[in-house]
Amino acid sequence: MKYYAIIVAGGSGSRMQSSVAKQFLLLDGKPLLMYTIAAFSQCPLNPQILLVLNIHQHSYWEELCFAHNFDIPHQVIKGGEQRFHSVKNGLKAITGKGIVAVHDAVRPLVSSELILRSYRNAEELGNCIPGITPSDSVRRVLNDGTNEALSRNELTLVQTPQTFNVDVLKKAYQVPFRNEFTDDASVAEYSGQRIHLIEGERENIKITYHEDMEIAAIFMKNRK
Ligand SMILES: Nc1ccn([C@@H]2O[C@H](COP(=O)(O)OP(=O)(O)OP(=O)(O)O)[C@@H](O)[C@H]2O)c(=O)n1
Ligand SMILES: C[C@](O)(CO)[C@H](O)COP(=O)(O)O
Repeated sequence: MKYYAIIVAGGSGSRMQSSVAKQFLLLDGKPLLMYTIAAFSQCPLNPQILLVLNIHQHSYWEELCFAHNFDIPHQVIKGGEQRFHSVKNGLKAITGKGIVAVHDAVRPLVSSELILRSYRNAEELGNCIPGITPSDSVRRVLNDGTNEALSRNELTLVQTPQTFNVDVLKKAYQVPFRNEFTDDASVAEYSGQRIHLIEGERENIKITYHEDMEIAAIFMKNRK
């Protein structure tokens, strides 16, 4: 079986509001994207790594790789307007059959254990996505301005890697973009796939706001 990892890093990080896109911010002196790629390269299934980057950042990434002696083999692919289009570009670069994990570049703390478990479960079930139960109470805000409690036991917070049979995900991504496509599972579900959940990891945070960098730095320090 052939394994692939599409690492999507084509975003601009508008919520972070930093001058450098968040995937390049330094964690313990190294761009956080390098930790993400390293996590996949440590997987014993030896996935082929496809990195999706905005075309205007390809040469900057080359410079970073040179400056940090980063030599993990990976193919760089042009990003798209939305995450959806970036994933689609990554999928286009895969010609063979196999299992593909799609992962946010900005989740650098993903463990190799979760990556391996994702590939194994997707191989058996056709797909799988990690989720964790919310620790806060949750409410739904309605259009009329009122709100109501939801049972958090019925909810899961979805992470990446989201892992699929290549052919199934390629077929799912043939539809035009819809706003509700916030991840790969929503695209696959729209095409009729039943999504399988696996246990995610509390440390597998998505770097979105500045304070997430501080949290990530603490987790990283604890791993040393
Ligand atoms: N056109 C896009 C948009 C997002 N992503 C990637 O998808 C992941 C999750 O997206 P998000 O956290 O929203 O990143 P940004 O779009 O960069 O951030 P923001 O929404 O705050 O602008 C990130 O690794 C991001 O680089 C991508 O590959 N292509
Ligand atoms: C894919 C994702 O990380 C799953 O939680 C999430 O949907 C990405 O959302 P974003 O708004 O693009 O950060």
